[in-house]
Amino acid sequence: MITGLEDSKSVDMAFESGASGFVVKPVNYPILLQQIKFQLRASNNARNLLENQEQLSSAQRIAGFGFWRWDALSDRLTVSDNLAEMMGNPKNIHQLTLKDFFEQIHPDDREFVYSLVISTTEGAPPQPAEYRLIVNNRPAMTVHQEIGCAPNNRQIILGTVQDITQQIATQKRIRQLAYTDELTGLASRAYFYKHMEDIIKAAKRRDERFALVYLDLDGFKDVNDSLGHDTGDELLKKIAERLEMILRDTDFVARLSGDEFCILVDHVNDQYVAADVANRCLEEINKPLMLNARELRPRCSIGIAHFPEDGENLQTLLKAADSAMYSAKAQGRHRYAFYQPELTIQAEKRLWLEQELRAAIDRDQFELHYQPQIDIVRGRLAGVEALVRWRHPDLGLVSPNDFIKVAERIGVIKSLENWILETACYQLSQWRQEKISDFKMAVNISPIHFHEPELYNTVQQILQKTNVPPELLELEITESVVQNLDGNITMFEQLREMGIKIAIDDFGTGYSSLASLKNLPIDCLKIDRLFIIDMMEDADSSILLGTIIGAAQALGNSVIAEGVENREQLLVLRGIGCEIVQGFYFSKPLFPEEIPNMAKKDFRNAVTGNVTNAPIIGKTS
Ligand SMILES: Nc1nc2c(ncn2[C@@H]2O[C@H](COP(=O)(O)O[C@H]3[C@@H](O)[C@H](n4cnc5c(=O)[nH]c(N)nc54)O[C@@H]3COP(=O)(O)O)[C@@H](O)[C@H]2O)c(=O)[nH]1
Repeated sequence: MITGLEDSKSVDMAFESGASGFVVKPVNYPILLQQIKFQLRASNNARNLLENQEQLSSAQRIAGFGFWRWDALSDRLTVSDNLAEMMGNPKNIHQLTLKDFFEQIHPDDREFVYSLVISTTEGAPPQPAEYRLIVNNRPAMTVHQEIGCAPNNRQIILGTVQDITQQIATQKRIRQLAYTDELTGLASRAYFYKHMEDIIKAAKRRDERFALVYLDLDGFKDVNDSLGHDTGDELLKKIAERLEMILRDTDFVARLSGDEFCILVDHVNDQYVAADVANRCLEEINKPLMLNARELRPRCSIGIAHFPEDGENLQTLLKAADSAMYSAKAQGRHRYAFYQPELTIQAEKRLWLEQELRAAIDRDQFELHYQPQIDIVRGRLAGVEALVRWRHPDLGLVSPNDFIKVAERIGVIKSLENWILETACYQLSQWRQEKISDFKMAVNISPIHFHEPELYNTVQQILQKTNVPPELLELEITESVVQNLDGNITMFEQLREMGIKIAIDDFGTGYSSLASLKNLPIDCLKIDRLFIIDMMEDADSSILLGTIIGAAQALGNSVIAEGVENREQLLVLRGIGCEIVQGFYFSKPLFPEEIPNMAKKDFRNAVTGNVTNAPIIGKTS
């Protein structure tokens, strides 16, 4: 611009119109020339700078990249245009505080990102972070952030933020493709290996065991050859579905290749956990299946190895399970084998026993024996305890110690104990009809059964059916029931309301105190046999027992001493106030036909001296 005006107002106007300098008259042309060259260069630089900024801005937009600067002292946060755009261009973009920015971070991520920023102002080494930004209720955007301090000023924090949502999604997809078996949707071999490494590390750290169950279909090649590969694929998909149905949440199943599958069974305390999984696989897989209008009954062979005893790393463990699987095939297929053959024998024995026990009620193999409970004050039979026995054709008379726990585990305890309740009540009603005096019947109820709400109805129906007065039935439950009540005593209350008596069995073996029993609606404490043995060896025990008996009686409960085997025990018990005893001294558990004789006896002499009068009988167990 050339002008002859040189007053300050004109100079201002010239600058406002875009002038970037001025020369005064008379014009010094060499200097003017230099000034023009300088202006041209400055304007070129400015244009280049603008272009660079535009390029940088475009590059940032394309890369989903933005940056921010936070002045901790004034709490002013400035953001780049692109970050502003990523944040949905908030209205207050020119007066942002750190809090405004954090409001757009996913609530679950806020705390850790905040602590990273603050710790950087406090001199901690800057840490990168990945977190989610939520913008205008759209799906979260995942960003990667790098931060640092401004040179020589820890109170100014600079941060770059890059949108990595797409990258994360791609990684996830790649992982999914690599880690999922495309045909069956199960975990792939690659994922299985990775998972195994993790599980081995964790098991070593926690000193835990796990089992590797290696499963191979029998005759899969024949299916492929005769029905075609598509049908073979369908079969594999079906097997995968069945395996997934069988497993517990903590187990992990993968398809290793072709018709080979592997299951990791966690938290195994004994060999039976893996044997149960293997049995369920054999059963489920063998269910009929329609493929190509043909019915198949797939079969498989299974090898089982345990960490750490059969292998401490991935390779040795897989090798052990694989070799066990071949031994299952060699033994005739569609079965399982452990890497250690003796475990297979034990597991098969247990399975056999379980199957026999399941069938035992239908086969009418149980019988009840009755052990007398003697009132030593009045010298008469106070009651009998029904004790179950299993008369097995090959095993002989099996003790309840050997099958009650099994019955609980395989879920037949309720039907077994319902049978016991009914049989015992029928027996009592028969004795009552025969006018054998009124004594009570005690029946053991397992903790599992006691917690079932339908127990109440079952007992009520049985009493009605057998016409037994409720006060003559006593249910014996162990201390463990008391310890796992969690304050829920409804079953106790309902049964007591019906008129039934409740006894705490094996008292003294658990940790219930009299104080804890104080609030329980019970009628009787049965002192465990070990306490009675102890009592004779340790004077303090007998004092303690005397206190327990006194306190229990004061609370209105009767006390039965169990396992009384000799007269010395009997005398001490009588001395400390015990009124009812049960044990081999008076009688072993008897056949039902032996009880009427016991009901007729007078036991008063047993305590007062004439021991020969105390009938020590018992033909049974
Ligand atoms: N849930 C159920 N449990 C039951 C049932 N029937 C029995 N059982 C429980 O099995 C355990 C073993 O019972 P058993 O082999 O019948 O032994 C009982 C008695 O024979 C034995 N006993 C009795 N007197 C003496 C003795 O003087 N010495 C001695 N060494 N043993 C003796 O004690 C067993 C009775 O115990 P308890 O039930 O605690 O009163 C046993 O835990 C039974 O409870 C059932 O139907 N359901």
